[in-house]
Amino acid sequence: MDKVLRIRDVSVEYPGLQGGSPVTALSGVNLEIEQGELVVALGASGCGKTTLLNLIAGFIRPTKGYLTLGSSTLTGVPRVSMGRDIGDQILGPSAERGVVFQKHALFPWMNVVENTEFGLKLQGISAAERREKAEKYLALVGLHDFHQHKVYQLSGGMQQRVGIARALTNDPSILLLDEPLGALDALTRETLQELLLDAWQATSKMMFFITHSVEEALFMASKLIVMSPRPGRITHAFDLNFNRRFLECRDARAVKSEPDFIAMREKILSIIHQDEVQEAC
Ligand SMILES: Nc1ncnc2c1ncn2[C@@H]1O[C@H](COP(=O)(O)OP(=O)(O)OP(=O)(O)O)[C@@H](O)[C@H]1O
Repeated sequence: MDKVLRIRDVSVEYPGLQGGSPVTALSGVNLEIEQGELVVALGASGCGKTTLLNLIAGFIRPTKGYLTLGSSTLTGVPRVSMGRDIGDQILGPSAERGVVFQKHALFPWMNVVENTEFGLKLQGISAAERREKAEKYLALVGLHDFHQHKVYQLSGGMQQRVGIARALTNDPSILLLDEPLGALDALTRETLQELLLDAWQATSKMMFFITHSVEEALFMASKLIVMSPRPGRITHAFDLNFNRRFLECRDARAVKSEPDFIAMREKILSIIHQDEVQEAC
């Protein structure tokens, strides 16, 4: 059965640092991510994008509200939240939610295939089964010929491909990507955008993707959420299909130069610019 991730009226407050006032990183956030949806979060620095990803991953808990994935409560305020008793069902981080960070978190002493199958090894999956799965996802990210390479023998883009293959090999319900392409050069970045869209289409995973690039957000998203800071919240949501257009025509430059793509880019830039002006006032 298809799973839905539901985020209900979630707020996160961090204690003030060095005696300062507490920071409301998120306030009253509601979001649904359906099977096969690629949600991209965009917004000025400090608007709570990573906090939202960390909540979904189970790394932190909300101060208010709760999150569910299918029939499981991922995380919430202990015992009773929003009138629901959820205390015994709360799940922390799990293989069900795969995370890819901007800087890869690969083990330098392992080769590519050992890194990729590592999560399955922890789960006690047999050597033959985990090798088969790792090889399938390494092929999906175009790394068939690099199984025995060490991490330091790979370029930055190839290291990120291994990180993506490793996350997919665990077969998570949702893949969480925190600026995964932010540290790459422009050409490699575009190649990996396409690769991620191919992986999304091939696996029908839910994906939650953070970026600072408006063009990347428009190109990748089936749903784009724009967030604003102080307090962090979702101010706009758009359903988009530029990713589907690319998957049909395979010409990213053509999609990114279509008039409606450019018009949308200007609209989003003006929303973000307004936020930055208000921040500065
Ligand atoms: N552990 C923490 N303790 C205190 N404040 C924090 C903590 N983590 C984040 N914050 C604050 O919460 C707010 C939201 O931070 P968050 O990192 O989620 O934003 P972001 O949109 O991901 O930012 P960026 O785009 O710069 O990565 C910011 O004001 C940040 O300073």
